[in-house]
Amino acid sequence: MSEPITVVVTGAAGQIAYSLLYMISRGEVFGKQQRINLHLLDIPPMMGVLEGVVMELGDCALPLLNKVVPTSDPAVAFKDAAAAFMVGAMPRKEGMERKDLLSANVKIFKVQGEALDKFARKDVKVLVVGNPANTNAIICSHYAPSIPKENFTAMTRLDQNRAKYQIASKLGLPVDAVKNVIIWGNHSSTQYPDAKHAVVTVNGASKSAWDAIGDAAYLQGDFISTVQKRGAAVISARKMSSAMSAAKAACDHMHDWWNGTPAGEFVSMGVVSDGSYGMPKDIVFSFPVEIRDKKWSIVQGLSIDDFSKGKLDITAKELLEEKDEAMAVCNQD
Ligand SMILES: NC(=O)c1ccc[n+]([C@@H]2O[C@H](COP(=O)([O-])OP(=O)(O)OC[C@H]3O[C@@H](n4cnc5c(N)ncnc54)[C@H](O)[C@@H]3O)[C@@H](O)[C@H]2O)c1
Ligand SMILES: O=C(O)C[C@H](O)C(=O)O
Repeated sequence: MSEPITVVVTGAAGQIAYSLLYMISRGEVFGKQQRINLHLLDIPPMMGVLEGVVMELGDCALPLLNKVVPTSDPAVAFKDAAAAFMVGAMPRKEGMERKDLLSANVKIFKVQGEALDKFARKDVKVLVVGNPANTNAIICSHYAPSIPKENFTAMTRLDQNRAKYQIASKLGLPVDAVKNVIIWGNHSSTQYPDAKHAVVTVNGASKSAWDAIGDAAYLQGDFISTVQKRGAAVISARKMSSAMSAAKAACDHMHDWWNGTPAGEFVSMGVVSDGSYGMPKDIVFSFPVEIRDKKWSIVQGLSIDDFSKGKLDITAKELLEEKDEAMAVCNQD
């Protein structure tokens, strides 16, 4: 067993955290040999609920859980953090777009960015889940200037998992037969789920998912809109936003960041853009990335046709607008 690491989960009394905390504490993210000090942040009115969550974590009798610290103080929560799951934020309700949450949520990420800057390890890995996730992540990074920009990411893994599932079910394959589906851009309804570079394994042989499906109209139509609107579809059915699948995706994202991606495979993460694929710099844009030694790099050289370029430009434009609006909100104080 190695020395315990400090892992922060914000929004710890909420519904995503309720699934996420168990998965992290079981060793599904940082490994079965890694002990964890779990720091749980929520707001003061939720401390009673959080107490119940702490009781349940204890009652799970999880050997990797070294210590659990419930708190409403960001200074306590982010102290020595090696990894932070930034979930705490308001979820949208039916009929809203995720960016409608911007003015309510973005200030949370300003305050928590400042706290990360002061109290976390400089190599802390930050995963922003709370919406609008990409824009919250750029704000969080902006207010934590002593931590490298590369350490701030936003979650589009749920969209990737949704896309993978759509392709697998279209072909009647298990989900692990599908790889390299890409989510470009914003975790919003302008995101571009791209199957052009996806690969499927059928009867032991690898082939292009595009050829295996053989239906360009579907892949450029219903496939894209189903993934773009899946969050809204879950809200409409459940009257609450996705939680179990969001927690699983957060674990997948951090697991791959911590442990690396297999050779020949890439995953999608919202990362601070360096201008790759002609996208604007300094927005958090979802790109295909490969990960080695806990460092991601954007996969280069994928072909982008006119259809894809049009989709990338739409989602980039939305991210630029969101960033401007978020900076204006943060500058109000
Ligand atoms: N990126 C994604 O793919 C994805 C997927 C699902 C949900 N989400 C987003 O994740 C967020 C959380 O969703 P949920 O269903 O768990 O919501 P929830 O309302 O069940 O829980 C949110 C928790 O955050 C807490 N919180 C609010 N302000 C806080 C602050 N300043 N510091 C710490 N905690 C704070 C709340 O008290 C609450 O306990 C929402 O913004 C939702 O839209 C993102
Ligand atoms: O759609 C939402 O508002 C929640 C979440 O971002 C999702 O994709 O399910």
